[in-house]
Amino acid sequence: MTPTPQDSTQPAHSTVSRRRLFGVAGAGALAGVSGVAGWGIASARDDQPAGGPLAYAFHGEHQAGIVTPAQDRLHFAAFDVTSDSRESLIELLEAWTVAAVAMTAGELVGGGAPQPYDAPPQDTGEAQDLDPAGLTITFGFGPTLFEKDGVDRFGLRDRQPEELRRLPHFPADNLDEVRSDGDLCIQACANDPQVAVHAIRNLSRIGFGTVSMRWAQLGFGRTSSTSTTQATPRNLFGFKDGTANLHAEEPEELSDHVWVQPGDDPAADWLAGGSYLVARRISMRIETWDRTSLREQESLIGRDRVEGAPLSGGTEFTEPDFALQGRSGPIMPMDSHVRLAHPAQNNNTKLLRRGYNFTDGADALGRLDAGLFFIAFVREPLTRYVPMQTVLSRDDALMEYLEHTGSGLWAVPPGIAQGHYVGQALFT
Ligand SMILES: C=CC1=C(C)c2cc3[nH]c(cc4nc(cc5[nH]c(cc1n2)c(C)c5CCC(=O)O)C(CCC(=O)O)=C4C)c(C)c3C=C
Ligand SMILES: [Fe+2]
Repeated sequence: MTPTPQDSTQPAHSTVSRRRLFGVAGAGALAGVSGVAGWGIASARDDQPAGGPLAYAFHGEHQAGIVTPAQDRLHFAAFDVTSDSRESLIELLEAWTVAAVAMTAGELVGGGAPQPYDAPPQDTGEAQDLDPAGLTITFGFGPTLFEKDGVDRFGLRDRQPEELRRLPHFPADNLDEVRSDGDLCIQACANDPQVAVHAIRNLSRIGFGTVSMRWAQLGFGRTSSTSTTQATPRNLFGFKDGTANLHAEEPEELSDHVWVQPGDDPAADWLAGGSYLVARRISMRIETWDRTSLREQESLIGRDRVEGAPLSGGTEFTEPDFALQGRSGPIMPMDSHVRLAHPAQNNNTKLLRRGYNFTDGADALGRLDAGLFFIAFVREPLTRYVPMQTVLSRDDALMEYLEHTGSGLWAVPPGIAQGHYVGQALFT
C-alpha cells in the first residue's frame, strides 16, 4: 500500500512514482465508491525504501491543501456545470474523488491497467514519470451550484450556506467576468508545475459532458507560509508575505477562524469541518512600483523590505506597535496595508492566506501582466472577509498599485472519509 499519512499537514516521504506502479484497477481505499466504473486506481508498490518524494493523503478530517504546508505551484480552475442532472453531478464528484486519490498518491488515473489500444488512455500521461510532488487537490462549491437565476438546479437550494453568496462589488474592483465565479472550483497545488497541471487537466477531462472549465489560473511562488516550518516567501513587490498568517500548528486559531463549526449554520451542517475559499486575482502595477522609492514602498506596506519587521521596530515576528509616534504621525502609517489588515483593526478577523504569484504575459503597453492570485480560507466570509476587503479596497494606500481583476467564493466541504466522495453529506 502507498505509505500516505492520515493528516494532510504531515508529509509522507514515500517513493511512489507513477512509472513504478503495477496496475490493479479499482483497488485501494475507494473501492466502496459507487458509480465510478472505469476510474479505479492502482496500488503502489510497498517495497520502496523510506524517504523520498512527498505525498499528502487525500482522505482526512479536512481537505488537504488548506493547512498543508503551501507548495510552490498552483493550478486553480473554476467550472460551470453544463448538465441539469443531479445524478450526473454526483457521479462526477465520485469520479473526481477516485481520480484525486490516485493522483495525490502519485498513481495513474484509471490505474494503469491494460487498456484497449484503440481507445484514448484514461490518464493523459504527462506526469507518468513524476513523483506526487506534494500534490493536493481541494474542491469547492460555488453559490450558483445551489441556485442560479432563481432556479434550484440540483435540489440544493435549501442547503445553501448563509455565508455562501456572490462576493459584493468592492471599491475600485475592475472584475473580468471570465475570470470570476463558477459553480465548482478545484485548487491543485504541488511542488512540480507539471503535476499540478496534470491534475486539473485530468479532472477537466473526466468532467467532459458534465462541466466545462470557466476560467483557470496558474501560480508560481507561494506568497504565504501555512506552517511554522516554512520560511516566509516574497511576493512580486519584493516583500516578505505571510509573516502574520495563521499556521497549521495553531489548532485553536484554526477552529476559531478557518473551520466551519457544527451549528454555525443549521441549514448547512454538511459543511462542518470545511471552510470557505476566497479567490481574488489582483494585478500588480509592477513597473510603477519599481519606480517608487524604498521609503515609500515600506510605508505603503508598513514593514521593512529586507527583514519584514514592522516599521515600529523589532524583527519579522514582532507585533506592530500602532501607537508609536514619529515626527509626523504614527510610525505605522494610518493607510499602510499591514495596519489596515491587522486583526486589531478588523474585529479580530484572521484569514488563512494561501496565495501565489502569477504572470500571464504582457499587456499592449508592454507591461507585465503580473500579480498575486490571493487565496484565503475563512470560517465566515461575509461577516469576516468582506468587511476587511471593503476597508482595504477603500483605504489601503497600496491600492494605487493594485487592480482586482477576478473574484470568487466557494464553500469547501470537509475532508473525505475512505469510501466516500467529496461533498457527499450535501447530497444525502
Ligand atoms: C483582504 C485580504 C487581503 C488582501 C486582498 C491582500 C492583498 C495583498 N497583500 C499584499 C502584501 C502583504 N500583505 C501582508 C499582510 C497581510 N495582508 C492581509 C490581507 C490581505 N492582503 C492580512 C490579513 C495581513 C496580515 C496583517 C497582520 O496581521 O499583520 C504583508 C505583510 C506580511 C504578512 O504578514 O504577511 C504583505 C507584504 C499584497 C502585495 C497584496 C495584493 C497584491
Ligand atoms: Fe496582504
